[in-house]
Parts: sequence; C-alpha cells; structure tokens
Amino acid sequence: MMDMWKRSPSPEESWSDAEGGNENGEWPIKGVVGEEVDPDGTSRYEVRWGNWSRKDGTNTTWQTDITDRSDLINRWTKLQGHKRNALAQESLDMEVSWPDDAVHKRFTYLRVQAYEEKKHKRLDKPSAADWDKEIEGACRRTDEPDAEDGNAASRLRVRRATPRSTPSFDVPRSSSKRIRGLTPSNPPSSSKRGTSTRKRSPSIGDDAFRSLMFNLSTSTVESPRAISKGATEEFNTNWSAKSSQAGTSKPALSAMKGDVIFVRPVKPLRRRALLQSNWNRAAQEAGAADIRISNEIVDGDIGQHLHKFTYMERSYRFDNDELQSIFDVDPGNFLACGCTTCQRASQCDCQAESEITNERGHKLYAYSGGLFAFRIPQGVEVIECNKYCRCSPMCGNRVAQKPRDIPIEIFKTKQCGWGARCLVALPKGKVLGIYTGTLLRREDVDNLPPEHIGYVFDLDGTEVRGQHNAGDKFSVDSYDCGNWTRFVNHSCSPSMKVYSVVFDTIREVHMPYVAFVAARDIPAGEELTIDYEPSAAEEMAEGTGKQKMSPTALLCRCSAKLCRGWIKQ
Ligand SMILES: C[S@@+](CC[C@H](N)C(=O)[O-])C[C@H]1O[C@@H](n2cnc3c(N)ncnc32)[C@H](O)[C@@H]1O
Repeated sequence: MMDMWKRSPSPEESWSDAEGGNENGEWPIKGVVGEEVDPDGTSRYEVRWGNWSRKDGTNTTWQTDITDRSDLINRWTKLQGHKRNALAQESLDMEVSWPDDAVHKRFTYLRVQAYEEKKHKRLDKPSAADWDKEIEGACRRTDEPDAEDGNAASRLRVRRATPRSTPSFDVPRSSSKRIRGLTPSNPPSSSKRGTSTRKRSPSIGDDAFRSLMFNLSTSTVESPRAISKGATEEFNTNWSAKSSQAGTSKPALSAMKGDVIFVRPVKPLRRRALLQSNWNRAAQEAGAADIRISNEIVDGDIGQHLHKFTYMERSYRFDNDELQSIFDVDPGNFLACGCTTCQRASQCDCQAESEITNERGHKLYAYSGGLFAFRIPQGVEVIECNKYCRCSPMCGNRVAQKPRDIPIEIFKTKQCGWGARCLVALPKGKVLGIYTGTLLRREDVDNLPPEHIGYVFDLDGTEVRGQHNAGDKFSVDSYDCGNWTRFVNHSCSPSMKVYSVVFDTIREVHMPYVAFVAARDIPAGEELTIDYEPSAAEEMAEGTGKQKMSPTALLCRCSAKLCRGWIKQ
C-alpha cells in the first residue's frame, strides 16, 4: 500500500516549489492532505480542505474527497492546468525522504492541526476512557488465546493506544480514520505543539500492546509516531523504515506503544471513484494515459452493469477458443520487416505491401509523422509493423498500436447519454484509440441481449457495399468489456473517422482493429464522435440515400446541421 506512494522527488519539483504552489509562484496553494486507513489495509486519500489564489487576486476554496492516488493527481493536475501541482507532488514525496528539519517540524505541526480538526468533528463519539477499556480488553484477550475469541483484536474496533502522558494537544479520540500526511504551503517555521510529549498509559503493558498490534497487523498500516514522540527525526526514520516494510507480513513490528492507530470497518469507495480508479489502473497497466469520469456523473447514474464492466484498453477478448486460435496465427504467416526505424515507407516490407498509388503512380502510405495522413481510401486496411518485425516500438509504422497518450474524460452529454472527450486539443490525424471488446462471429450478434446491440461494432471496414463479401465476418461487442471508445456517440458531422488496422494478427483472418482518428483539428473538450453508418453519409452525398426509418433505427440527437435524422442500429 505504501509503496505506491514511494516516489523520489524529481529535481525540478522540489520542496521549495511546494511552498509557493508551482515553480513560478502563480498558484500558491494551501491544503491538507490526509489518508484514511481501512482495517483491511485499503486506504483512501482525501483532501480535507484547501484554497488557492490566482494571479488576478481571486481565491477559491474547496473541501472535497479524493478517493485514490490517481484521482488525487488528476484533480490537482487539472487545477493546475498543464502543470502538476506541487502540493500533489509533495504529498507523493512526503514519506520518502525529508530534505531538512524544517520540513519535519512543519509537517508535524500540520498533522496536529488536522487531528484537532477531526476531533472537533467527532465529539459525539466515545471518549478516550472508553477506548482505554476497549484496548485493555483486547490486550487481555490477545494475551489469552483460550479466551472466548482467540482473535479478539479482529472483531474489535480499536481506535487509539492511550499515551502515558497528557499531550499538550488532543489527538482525535473517536476518529475512525488516520491522517497520514498534511501538506499546506505556508507552514510556520516552528511549532511548540508539534514537539510536545505524551505520557504512556500505565494500563497497558508494552508486550501486551505489541501483541495487540501484531494481531491488528492485517488491518492497520504504520502509525505516525511523530505525534506522540514529537521527535521529528525519529518520525522520519520510522516512517521510512515502515514504508519499506509495506507489503511484508510484519507491519506489527512498526507499531509501538504510544502510536496512534485508528481502525474502522471497511467503507467501500464511492461508485464513480471506484469505477474511475479501476479503469485507470487498467489503462495504466496498458501504458495508456488517464481515463477520467467527469464529476457531473454521480454515483446514482452508474448502472449495475458498469460495475461488472472490464476496462480493456487494448486488444480483444475471445470468449471462445476457436476464435482465439484464428486470431493467433502462426509466426510464419506474418510478414515481418527487417528495417530498424521504418522511416522509409517504400523500404519497409510491412508498408511496401500497400498497393494504393496516387495518380502519379506513387505508393500511398498510411502515416506521416506519426499521424494518419488520410491518403488511403476508406476500406483499405493499414498494416502496421508487428511483433516479429525487427523495428523498435517507436517505429513510424506503429501508431494505432501505441498506448494512448491523450487523457480521456467520460462525461454526460446533453442528449445522448454518456460521451467521450479529450481535455487537450488534438491535431487532425491523431490516432486516439482502438475499439476493444469481445470478438464474436457476425451471425452471433443476433443472439446477444438487446442492451448489447448499441455497443456492437461490425468489422466491416473492408467489405464492399452492395456486394457479396466472401470470408468470415466478425463483430466486437463492448457491452461487458471494452475501453473509452464504447462511449463514443454518433454524429452525422463527426469529429473522428475510423479505419481498419492490422498488427496483432494478419489481414487474411478478417479480424482487424478499428482505430479512431481525429478527422480534423479538435479543440480541447469537444465531444469525440464518429459516424456510426458512414455508408449512409456516402449514399446521401451520392443522392442514392433512402433515409427511411428501419424498425430498429434510433432518432438521432446529434444536432449537426446536416443531421440525417436516424441512426441505424
Ligand atoms: C456506443 S453507445 C455510446 C455511449 C452511450 N451514449 C452511453 O451512454 O453508454 C451507443 C448508444 O448511444 C446512444 N447514442 C449515441 N449517439 C446518439 C445520437 N446521435 N443520438 C441518439 N442517441 C445516441 C444510443 O443509445 C446508442 O445506442
């Protein structure tokens, strides 16, 4: 758990930056960051409050929950605009190393403040005396394995180990959370409160206490000794040492009498946050950029089926071995190039396969400078370099297969349910993602439950309209698993186009990926849309379109000037 937070400060994001906001001093930020620790070892991160002032003199305050590390970074990145907020950086760094003593003191002081804040919010909870009894009882039971419940600690909610001396400040007595780190920007240079000492409780023996802590080890993480000790160096040392133990089975050794431990029943993450966290984790594992679920989407908007949804940034899922074996062709069937950078399309065997030429007889290649060049006609597959090629992952003919490098936000559209957008501007030709999901035979689509139909993409990019197209036909269903492209809505005047691209298999098996590409320069925040039925657009343009409503057609709500009125499903 704590390893997740271990991160060395990078040279350009130093502690002094943190004090002023960003390094230009433009966004001075104050805030308190805390961690809640749940008994099962899961933890949630929370911003308790904060404010920042802008150059123009306006101030904003917030009080909000941050539910996990990526959410924390996301939000602060967003607040900060293009630059990661130094405060977020500080919170990431805080348990790794302490550059100097002043930081220790500052940190201790702020922790104390937050504890006090917590205490005020929880005055109605049991007093410290109640806790002492609880702890004593727990100690007795853990020291006596034959007692009515050998694992008494596991059913007890132990919240505090009473210190032996009266602290000069009060620790929160009934808080079920534990604050781990606080990081405002303008700390006082010193604090008497932070250096106070506490008496140890005469009622609990050291051994008993350690024993109790050992039993609690599965449900607690390291405790902030600095509060009771006031000795910040030791706090640093202990914390670092404890951090390095994270993930081992002996966190109990790090808990000492006088530590402040809060344990509480598991409270699940809220739905939106949980979903975002899971999706982000999957995206990160695939090397892709962040995926956000907009705050406008509230927990109540999230249907049950999305909780079972598996976020899969790249590749298909095969529910049946036969399809998987078709896709996984033998290595000998791949055409692999021998170049190293594939810069010269004409000399790269993969690209030289292109048989498309311009009117002067020059071959046309799909990409130029990492962007889709819109030179090849629709219906022609792009063959990218594959795993058997000698070139590096950075070669110019590996574009759609590269992990997504633009952050995507799923948001609530006005008329079409959820949609997708990118919060940074995109150039024309930027390849944004591939459609993923469960691959199935086209004939099996009819057997899918009706709610799946809106999420089925036919791999018919190379089929010729109005002709019999021989060979197997496949579709992709992204209802149960897929990536952000499943939220892409239809527009009769879309911002993206799709094309077929092959890299994990060979074109002959008719299982290409469908790549989504910016059809024009797209301003930041504009909804990303495709035309679900480009052939209808062509027919309209040719004047052969019969815009009749089929029984399954949907009323189109794209609000484009040249809206065709209906979407075929
Ligand atoms: C692939 S999903 C897109 C994501 C969907 N909006 C959601 O909330 O999950 C396709 C479905 O979105 C809705 N949709 C997409 N584009 C639309 C449009 N232009 N007009 C009306 N509904 C649309 C339809 O319900 C369609 O079946």
